[in-house]
Amino acid sequence: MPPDRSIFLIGYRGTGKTTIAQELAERFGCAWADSDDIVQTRAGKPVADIFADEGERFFRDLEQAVVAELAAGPTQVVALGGGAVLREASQRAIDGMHVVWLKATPEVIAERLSADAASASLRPSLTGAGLTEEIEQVLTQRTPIYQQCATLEVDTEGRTPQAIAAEILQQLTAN
Ligand SMILES: Nc1ncnc2c1ncn2[C@@H]1O[C@H](COP(=O)(O)OP(=O)(O)OP(=O)(O)O)[C@@H](O)[C@H]1O
Ligand SMILES: O=C(O)C1=C[C@@H](O)[C@@H](O)[C@H](O)C1
Ligand SMILES: [Mg+2]
Repeated sequence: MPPDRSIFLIGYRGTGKTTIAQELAERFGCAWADSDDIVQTRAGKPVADIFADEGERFFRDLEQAVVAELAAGPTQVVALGGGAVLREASQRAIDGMHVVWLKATPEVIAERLSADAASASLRPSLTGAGLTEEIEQVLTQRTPIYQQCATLEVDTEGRTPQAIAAEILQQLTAN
């Protein structure tokens, strides 16, 4: 059965939003979408090139428009970009949906991002600092925002995407 409302997955880069959105959609038998995919398709280039050519602010404007459309659209599972909830308009847009915050420590995030071939095109530096320092700084800044938006928090460390999706399904269909 599809979920009663759209499920938005939020959290830092590498916490598994894109991976788990697909697993979860399969379990619910519904569609899924990824805000980064839509932004990249519209821009006609990877996130890293958007950052390099037009700047982060331009990317965030595109991302905000995509989040608004996804929030107003049909019920599905949505993987958001790691910084999508920075914009207050996007926080308001997903208010009232299921908002699942995927969590991991900076160490695990750094390992996953370093091992992921997609990082070069999808994850340009946000601060200019080294990877570990950036993750620690930005995650600390964003944690209160993720926390405030979330209706469910899920630890992803040492667990497979399948196990994580199964837990989310169970939590969202418990009542
Ligand atoms: N539970 C997990 N255990 C181990 N590796 C994982 C897990 N979830 C995701 N990964 C791996 O981590 C990397 C990043 O995953 P994914 O792209 O799903 O993250 P994301 O949260 O969507 O990141 P972004 O915010 O940059 O879009 C991928 O290589 C993926 O295979
Ligand atoms: O955490 C972030 O700010 C980002 C995460 C990625 O999903 C992309 O949306 C982009 O690289 C920015
Ligand atoms: Mg993703």
